[in-house]
Amino acid sequence: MSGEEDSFGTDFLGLLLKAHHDANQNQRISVDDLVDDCKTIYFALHKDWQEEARKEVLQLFGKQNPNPDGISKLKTMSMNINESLRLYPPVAAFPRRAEREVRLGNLIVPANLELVISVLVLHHEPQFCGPDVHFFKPERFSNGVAKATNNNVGAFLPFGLGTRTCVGLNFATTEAKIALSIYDSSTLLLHFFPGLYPLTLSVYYTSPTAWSPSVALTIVNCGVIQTR
Ligand code: HEM
Repeated sequence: MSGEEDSFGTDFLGLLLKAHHDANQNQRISVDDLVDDCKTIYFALHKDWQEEARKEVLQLFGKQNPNPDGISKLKTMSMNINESLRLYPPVAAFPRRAEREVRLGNLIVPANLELVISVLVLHHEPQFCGPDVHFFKPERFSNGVAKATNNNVGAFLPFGLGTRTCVGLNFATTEAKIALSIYDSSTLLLHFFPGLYPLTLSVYYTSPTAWSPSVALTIVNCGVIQTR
C-alpha cells in the first residue's frame, strides 16, 4: 500500500504479495487467489502421506540413487501420484469427433459432432470414487484402479484411454518417481516453477480447461516426499 513492493521479500508470501501488486493487470492476482494459494501451501500438504512415501523410499533405496528395480516397487508413491493425477489432472479434458452417427445409451451422437471428454469431471464424480471424491485419499488406489473407481477403469484417465493413450505415460511416471525419490517437494517446486506455481495453480482452479504446465505441478501439490 505504501509503494514499498520490494520490502515483501522473496519468500513464498512475498512473491504472492508482489503478484497481487503487479503493475500488469493481466498478471495481478486477487486477494482471494492469494488466500487460496496460502491455504494450498500451508494446509493442503499431506504430511502423513509424505511420511509414508518417504519411509518407502528409504526402505527401498537407503542413501543410494533410485534404481529401476526399486522404482517399480514404489507402491505408496504410485498411490500418491495416482491420487494427485485424479484430483488435479494436468490434461483436464480432451476432444473427440464422432466419425459416424453413434448411439451412446439414450443419446444419438450425429456424425462429425465434437465432444469434449472432461477428465476433471469424471475424476470428481462420486458415483465412481465415492462420497469422499474431493478429498486427497491415496488409499483408494491401494488395490488398483478398478477398486478405486468402483470397477469403472475408464473413469480414471489422466493419460487418456484406448488407442490414443499417452505415449509418455511410463516415461512421465518413472521420471516423477525418480524426482520425488531424490528431491523434497519444495525443492522440486522451486526447481521447476520458481514463483510460477501458485499463479498457475489458481488459473487451473478457476478455469478447469486452462493449460497447466506439467505433471510436476500436480504431483508437487501433494508434497509427497522430503529430502533424504
Ligand atoms: C503426467 C504427464 C502427462 C500427462 C498427464 C499426459 C496426458 C496425456 C493425455 C490425456 C493424452 C491423450 C490425449 C487424447 O486422447 O486426446 C496424451 C497423449 C500424448 N502424450 Fe501425454 N501426458 C503426459 C506426459 C507425456 C510425455 C512426457 C510425453 C512424451 C515423452 C507425452 C507424449 C504424448 C503423445 C505423443 C501423445 C499423443 C498420442 C497419440 O495421440 O497417439 N506425454 N497425453
